[in-house]
Amino acid sequence: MAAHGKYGSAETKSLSSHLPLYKRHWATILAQLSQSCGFLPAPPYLCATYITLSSRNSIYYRPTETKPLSFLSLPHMIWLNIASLMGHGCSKKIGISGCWGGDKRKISEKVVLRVNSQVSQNNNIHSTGEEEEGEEKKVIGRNMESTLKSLRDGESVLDLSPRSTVSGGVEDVYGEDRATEDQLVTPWTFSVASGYSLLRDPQYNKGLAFTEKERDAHYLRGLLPPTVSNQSLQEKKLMHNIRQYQVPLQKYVAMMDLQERNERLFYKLLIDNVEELLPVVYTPTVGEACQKYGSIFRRPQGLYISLKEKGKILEVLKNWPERSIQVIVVTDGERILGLGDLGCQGMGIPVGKLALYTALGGVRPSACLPVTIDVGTNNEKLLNNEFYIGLRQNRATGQEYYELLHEFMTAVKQNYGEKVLVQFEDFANHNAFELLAKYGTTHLVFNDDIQGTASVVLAGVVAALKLIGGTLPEHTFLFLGAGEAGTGIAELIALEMSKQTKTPIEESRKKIWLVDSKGLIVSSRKNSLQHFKKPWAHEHEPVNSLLEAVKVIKPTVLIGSSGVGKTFTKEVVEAMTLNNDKPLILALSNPTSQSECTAEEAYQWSEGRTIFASGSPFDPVEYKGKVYASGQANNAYIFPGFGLGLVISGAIRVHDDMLLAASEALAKQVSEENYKNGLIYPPFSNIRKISANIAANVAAKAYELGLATRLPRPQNLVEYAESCMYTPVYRNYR
Ligand SMILES: NC(=O)C1=CN([C@@H]2O[C@H](COP(=O)(O)OP(=O)(O)OC[C@H]3O[C@@H](n4cnc5c(N)ncnc54)[C@H](OP(=O)(O)O)[C@@H]3O)[C@@H](O)[C@H]2O)C=CC1
Ligand SMILES: CC(=O)C(=O)O
Repeated sequence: MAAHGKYGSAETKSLSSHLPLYKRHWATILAQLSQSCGFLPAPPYLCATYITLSSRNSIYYRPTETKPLSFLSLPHMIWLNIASLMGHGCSKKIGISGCWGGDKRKISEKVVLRVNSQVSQNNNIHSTGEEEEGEEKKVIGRNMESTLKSLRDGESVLDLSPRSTVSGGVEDVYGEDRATEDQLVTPWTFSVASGYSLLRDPQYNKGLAFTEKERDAHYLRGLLPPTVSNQSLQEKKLMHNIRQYQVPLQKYVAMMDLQERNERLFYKLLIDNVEELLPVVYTPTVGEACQKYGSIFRRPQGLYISLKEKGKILEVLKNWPERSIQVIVVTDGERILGLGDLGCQGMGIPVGKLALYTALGGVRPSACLPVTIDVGTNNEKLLNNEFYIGLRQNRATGQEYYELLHEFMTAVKQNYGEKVLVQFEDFANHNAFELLAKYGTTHLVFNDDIQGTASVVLAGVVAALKLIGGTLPEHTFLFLGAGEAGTGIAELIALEMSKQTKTPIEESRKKIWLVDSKGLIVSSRKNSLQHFKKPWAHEHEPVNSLLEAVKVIKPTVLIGSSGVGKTFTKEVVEAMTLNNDKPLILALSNPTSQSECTAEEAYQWSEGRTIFASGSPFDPVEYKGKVYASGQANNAYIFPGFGLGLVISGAIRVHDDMLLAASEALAKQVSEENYKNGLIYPPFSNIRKISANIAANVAAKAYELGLATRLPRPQNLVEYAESCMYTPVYRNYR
């Protein structure tokens, strides 16, 4: 690049010493550009980009083709150019064009920046009234101009005749007055000289917590009432407000509004009040939110990729404002919790899961991308609902479906590289297993419903052994539900058993039985079974009901993964209690309405003898004067730490042993005190520590398997994981 030879570190240093003069301009502009234009990479890659001026006052961004300009950072370059613009009276509006790689994405018609109007109106840097500063600016302006000449192809801004600022008229009420009713409107217009947009930027907004200094530095005077608050006080107020809502969906909407308004405060609330707010942003409330997504829809969250975007998915990914993505959670909305096909409205799930990635696992929010693939829905109710937000057609299947998914997976790798984690979420099982198998060898993919659930349940079962006795291979398992969750868990338990007993996995599988909607899975059904059920088709007489299966199989552990509520009846729980001193019963189905039984039912029907955990939380239950607090057997314990482990080790593939490593780390976090209370999972209030431990164990496994690319391996992986975690405390602004 031409710039290499021209910009020495000495000059950069001398320029940076002047930064305070212009910091308001470049800092604001930089922040806005990097968030809004989408083609600027986030730090630390900023140094790989430079900007220059065209003869039409456009700023061009060009990524360096081969290596970064290590000695010249983008803030300097932006500052140089802005300084130059201001110093030489360019027009108050600057169109921006951008190109990224070979992909020319001209948006000069769309993005308009208004540079500090006071300075540009004067068209003369000396007339700011600050003689000393003005003098410095002049010098800088000249330095800049000489260096810019080598960067641009055409005319200098110095050669342009200064345009006076036009005020009033159609231009100033652009997109608002009647005269412009039929004109196209540019939704992105930033007033750089005002902090108004900063207040509306969730990533940087602090609301009343902006300090006096920040209010001055960022043009916020008058835009906020005089009081200066702090994050703790804001948190107190918001928690108070949220607690006023009686209806969970109102709390959900309030939290989503907060996320859209002030991201750090949202995460502060979620982290500090995790046990109270998890049921709001996650199961069970997120289920209702998805069902009503069209009606409560305010601002779009995440990226929607529908059949309409076929052939353009790479472009769609480029519309997302962040470039440095580490985790994508993607759904096609076909199996949302136990609620079935919610089509495009399933978006609540990737959004919710990624909020947990940040709050529970410490992956920074800007590195998270929620995606919904909309291939239609077979949910007639939604198709006939006027507020439905998705494609109004039945689901595309077969080749059409797989081609869209393939284009997505290819574009993801092309755009974000090898190490971006794609978490499949709430796909129906007829696609989920196939997608995992297909992309497991070419991408860093993880299916939370199959693998995350398996890992969390194995951890719970291993921890429960302290309470129910015996070793893992000594137990007999019965599942109600033989889909993603059921067969995923069964397979990981069998894997762990066979590692412990050093016997083939086929042997271990014999201790595990599954019931689906047609009854016990037995060998006589083998020919008609889906492929993922076949390994579980053991020799046995057909058994039609769960109750009968409990009676004949005599399981010590009963696991519900059917998505159908109320299926662990009184008779079923009593039969479990008859066979076992302490039965382990896990009702995994979500949301609460689909839970196989409630905590109260489990304790009452087992006369307080069951060790119970459920997918969605239940309040503690009092039975015969004793309080029973049940745990939450939910993959939320696993995926945030698991993903963090992959990210910090730079893993390129997921391996089953990493799931076992995550399980082991989680089980180890259950304390004696937890056991005393009958708990088989640690409380969520410790989740960040738990996630750091899971991440460390997963990363260690990735290094051991040769799947980690981040070298050298950190000595202390727990400390390293903790040091990498996002914190929501406000930062001080220059
Ligand atoms: N707690 C947690 O962390 C997690 C919980 N889940 C929950 O588990 C549930 C199932 O999810 P998933 O496995 O992905 O779903 P799938 O659709 O893949 O599997 C559901 C299974 O349940 C069976 N089933 C349905 N109705 C009945 C019935 N009346 N009696 C017996 N079996 C029945 C189905 O049978 P058939 O094959 O014959 O149709 C199928 O085998 C959901 O509610 C989900 O929310 C899922 C993941 C994680
Ligand atoms: C928790 C979860 O992933 C589910 O219910 O689908």
